[in-house]
Amino acid sequence: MAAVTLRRARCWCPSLLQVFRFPVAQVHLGRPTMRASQQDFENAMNQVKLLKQDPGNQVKLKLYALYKQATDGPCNVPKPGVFDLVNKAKWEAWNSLGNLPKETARQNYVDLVSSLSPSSEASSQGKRGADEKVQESKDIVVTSEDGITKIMLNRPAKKNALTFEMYKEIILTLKNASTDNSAIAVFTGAGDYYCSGNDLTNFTSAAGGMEEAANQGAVVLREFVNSFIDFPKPLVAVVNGPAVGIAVTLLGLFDAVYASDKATFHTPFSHLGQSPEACSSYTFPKMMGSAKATEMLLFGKKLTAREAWAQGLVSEVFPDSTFEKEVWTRLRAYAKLPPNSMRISKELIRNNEKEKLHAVNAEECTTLKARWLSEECINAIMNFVSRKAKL
Ligand SMILES: CCCCCCCCCCC/C=C/C(=O)SCCNC(=O)CCNC(=O)[C@H](O)C(C)(C)COP(=O)(O)OP(=O)(O)OC[C@H]1O[C@@H](n2cnc3c(N)ncnc32)[C@H](O)[C@@H]1OP(=O)(O)O
Repeated sequence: MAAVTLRRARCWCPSLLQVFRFPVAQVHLGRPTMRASQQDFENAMNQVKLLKQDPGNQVKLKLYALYKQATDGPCNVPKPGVFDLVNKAKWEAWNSLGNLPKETARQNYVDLVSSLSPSSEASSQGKRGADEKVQESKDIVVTSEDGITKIMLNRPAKKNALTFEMYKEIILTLKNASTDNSAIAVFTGAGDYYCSGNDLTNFTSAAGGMEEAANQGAVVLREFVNSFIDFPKPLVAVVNGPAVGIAVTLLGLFDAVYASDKATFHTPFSHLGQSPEACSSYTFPKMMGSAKATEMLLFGKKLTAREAWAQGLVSEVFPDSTFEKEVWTRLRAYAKLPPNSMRISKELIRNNEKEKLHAVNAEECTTLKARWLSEECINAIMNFVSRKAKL
């Protein structure tokens, strides 16, 4: 796959764009704040020439597409031949804008260029390190480097337990990662835990009481799990330590799971008066057989990393001493593979199950909503929350 190169020309007007690489990214453009004038548009074109840093292939394609849409309107030329990579990429970028009005395309062009200018760059991202922060909240840190979008659960003091906000942030993060210019996405945890599952205080701290919390929880959980079912790129879990509850069940929706040998896998749903989620009531029996799945999902048997590997939940186990180095070296190599092929191959695999997985997810969320209001669950959560008070 040839690389995209932009001729170092005086003017980056689209006709000089030499575009060689896929995929065409949909750079997320904010809603136009106002109508850009023709003068603004021309100023933006000149501003592009002054950019010190190459904005990257995807942005260059987007600039080309918006320029053509703003000047010529919707794509009005025949699609180039399959081997004419340069013009085919440019055609696809332009054609992907559909009937976007000229004025909107002009405004988007101006917005995009202004977001690239040194002043906005300085203000919005500060010094761009190699490990570029793409989105950062307190508890989820998303970085993008070497074609990998890394999503790190960053709440080590609470064993990376998932708050209500974190569920919503992860939904957004996966949405963004599905169209960014990374080739793969990776989940991992900060600190000694991968993730201790749902934050059990989510329910006790909910403002509207348990009933409202259960309703909200079921809606968020269903959307959360669907975002994993529908994620179009290779999704990899780097399980750096113990995983509990939904952190374990979600692994059935990942494309690869690499575990440190100090990781453990625990799904104490019955202990908590709850029931399986993240499609595990379907993926676990399918993956490991119903007997092994029952031991985990009903009886809460905690697995070592090796046991999880033997049962098909983990792709490979690494010595903890070399885990991070070995896994990230491998992932950087994988991220260099042709992204479209990986995406299309994953689509072929996932499409066989997608409808079933959505149905299972819906059923599990309905069941869980009732479980959360059960005496068994409420007692279990209260026991957890008050356990240290009893010490
Ligand atoms: C409005 C409603 C919103 C709902 C949102 C959607 C709902 C989706 C629900 C999807 C269904 C998911 C189910 C699950 O994930 S079930 C599994 C839940 N997790 C657990 O049961 C684990 C509970 N934690 C523990 O058992 C232990 O903490 C653990 C074994 C993980 C570690 O023990 P250790 O002794 O090593 O450390 P501590 O217990 O002292 O933990 C350190 C501090 O972290 C807090 N902690 C850890 N895990 C959780 C957790 N899951 N929820 C809340 N808090 C957690 C722990 O309390 C300590 O805090 P303090 O230092 O403040 O005491």
